[in-house]
Amino acid sequence: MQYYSLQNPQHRVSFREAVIQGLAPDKGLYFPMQLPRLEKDFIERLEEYDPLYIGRHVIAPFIGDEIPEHQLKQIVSETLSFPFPLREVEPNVYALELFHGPTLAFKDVGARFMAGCLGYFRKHDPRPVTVLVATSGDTGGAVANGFYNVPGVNVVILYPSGKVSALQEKQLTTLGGNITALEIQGTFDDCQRMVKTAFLDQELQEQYLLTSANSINVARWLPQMFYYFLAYRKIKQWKKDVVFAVPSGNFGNICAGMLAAQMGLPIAHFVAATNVNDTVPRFLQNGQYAPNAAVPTLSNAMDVADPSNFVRILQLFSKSETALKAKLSSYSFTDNETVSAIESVFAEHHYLMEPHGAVGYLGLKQYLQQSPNNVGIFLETAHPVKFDDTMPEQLRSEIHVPEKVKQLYNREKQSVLLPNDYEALKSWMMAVPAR
Ligand SMILES: N[C@@H](CCOP(=O)(O)O)C(=O)O
Repeated sequence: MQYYSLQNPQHRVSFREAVIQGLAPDKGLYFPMQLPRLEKDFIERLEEYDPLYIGRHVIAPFIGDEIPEHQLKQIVSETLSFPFPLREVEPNVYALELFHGPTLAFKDVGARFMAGCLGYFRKHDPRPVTVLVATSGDTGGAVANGFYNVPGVNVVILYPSGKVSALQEKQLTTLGGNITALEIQGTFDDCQRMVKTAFLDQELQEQYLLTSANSINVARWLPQMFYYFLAYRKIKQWKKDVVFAVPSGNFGNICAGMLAAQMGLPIAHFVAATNVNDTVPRFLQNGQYAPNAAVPTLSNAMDVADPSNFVRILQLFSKSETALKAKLSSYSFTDNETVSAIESVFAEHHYLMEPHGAVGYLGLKQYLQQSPNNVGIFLETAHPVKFDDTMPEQLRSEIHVPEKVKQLYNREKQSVLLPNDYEALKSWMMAVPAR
């Protein structure tokens, strides 16, 4: 499989190069040259297969022979080493819980998969690689955990100061070792812009071998397909058309689901649910892609105004807005609506959602009003404990606190405060010995 830059289709690289570079030299996202079509028989017999086999089978065409089979087997089994339960919340509405991994968010899957691939590719190369990553909350912790102590890899995480939850901050600032956290006085979009600028900086490139661990990197983006296949495996016997509602920030997760559908997974429709950072819902209404400045919300990991992966979604539909709208609806919700949903779902169904999942739930309910014969799954992307400082007060005592979280509270934050200025990032990076 080769990958091309969405800025320049003539620029093509292998999977290995796409993973190591993260972003094309022209700042374009990499996209697969072909979209593999899975055998009908594989989809029809999905429930008979083991989840690890499914993971390997769906990712293999994107890797070809660049990672040997036994190695891929190990990477996938380290990636899918925790459960992905599907819970009925109310009739026809299910939550797919993606937060049972080490950092309690769906990002663990992509981060572990990418760490495995990069670890393999770097094994016989003496030059250390530096992973530059921007986070609005969950990616940072997952990448820190996934790459902690991976030989030959250093990680620099940029996060917006004061805009992530207390627990998210602990997850990304307390490991030390090969993980460094930079606290940027700006928004997630600023952090992401600084990271993307660094990839184009010749001077930095001479000192560092840089890559990205955001979903702009194909090894972070592609394994997010796994959720949809694993969920479908459980629901195959349902006789209704299935809709997935995905709480969306940088749009990597939903984009991977849409890719799974194009590979043959029978998903009737997707709902991209956002908070008031609503660039995509507005685009689907008026055809104008016009990001506003990002606004802080309770669902902070989705405080993204300019989602990187939307260009990949457009590409999946050959840039046809009509084809895209037939498959994707998108709605935005306020914090008040989010809190009301958390409260009412707990009161009526005794299921505790956190703010991101609640936005997904609201999106699903809105879509089901116009399409009542469908059955819907919303993705619960993080554990409520990650937002224990912003969850409705009367529900905080209902949050189960996992053992691994208790240990984190006592660890000390280590971060470097930097202004929202690319030159500040560059000076900091040039001043430290090559990482
Ligand atoms: N929601 C993210 C923002 C970055 O998304 P990514 O999937 O591209 O890493 C976060 O939690 O940091």
